[in-house]
Amino acid sequence: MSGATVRGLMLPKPVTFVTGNPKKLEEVKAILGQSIPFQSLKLDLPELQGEPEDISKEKARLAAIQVNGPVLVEDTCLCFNALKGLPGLNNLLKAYEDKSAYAMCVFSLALGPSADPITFVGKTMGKIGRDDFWRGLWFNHLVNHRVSRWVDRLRMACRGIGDSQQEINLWWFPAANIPAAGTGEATQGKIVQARGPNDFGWDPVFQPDGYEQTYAEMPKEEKNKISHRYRALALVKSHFAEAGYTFHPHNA
Ligand SMILES: O=P(O)(O)OP(=O)(O)OP(=O)(O)OC[C@H]1O[C@@H](n2cnc3c(O)ncnc32)[C@H](O)[C@@H]1O
Ligand SMILES: [Mg+2]
Repeated sequence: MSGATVRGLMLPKPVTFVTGNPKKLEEVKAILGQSIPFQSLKLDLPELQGEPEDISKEKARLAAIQVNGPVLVEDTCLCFNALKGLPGLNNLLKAYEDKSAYAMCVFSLALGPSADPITFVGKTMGKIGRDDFWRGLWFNHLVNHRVSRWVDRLRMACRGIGDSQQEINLWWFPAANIPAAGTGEATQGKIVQARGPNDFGWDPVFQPDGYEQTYAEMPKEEKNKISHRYRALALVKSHFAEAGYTFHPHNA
């Protein structure tokens, strides 16, 4: 099958949602409810490179071959507008000023090993954290008064900060933006603090537009009504509704 959807196509078995991430699975279960019959499976798939949609399609193809049936795969990223989607050390400084970001979720559905995967993208706009004002003031105060001992400690604490998951979860504070100890140099240094339980990726630092809370601070049901994952799955659901797939009775 390629491109065009065959209405009422009978799928040999329930859809296999391939993921190794239990938090994702939890959300997908909550969002899909009973709407699409699926089971989940963790598969070892290669980490692919390229554009998000191409990666997702390729992942679906590989998974469908292994499962020999219909599969759904998902990839998620937190994309910084200042980075124009690209990570990179130079861009980290810009990202420090422009904290707008979006959470993006790409699902691909492959109906079988030789089917062309169909892709569904959901985005939720927002920003990285909220400037923690008093900490910012405090930091500027320290710098302006050349309290070098403390600035040194801060530099130590921030050394090597990059875009790795753990560091973003703790502080958004590029080391390059911290002036040398004791220079009294003006700084726009502000610290963005993670807020809410730290049990799912970057949820504590992503604050969706229109909310004062980060994903992590909101009740799960709230996140699941506005999230990138919810939006992508809404498209998956409409696709299933339009296509009217049926499932083989013996394997359902
Ligand atoms: O097996 P798969 O489904 O690929 O699971 P994964 O954990 O590798 O997931 P991704 O590559 O899609 O996600 C990259 C990172 O983003 C994190 N992440 C994914 N969805 C998230 C969400 O809704 N909120 C916060 N962090 C999320 C996740 O914890 C990963 O560390
Ligand atoms: Mg992955």
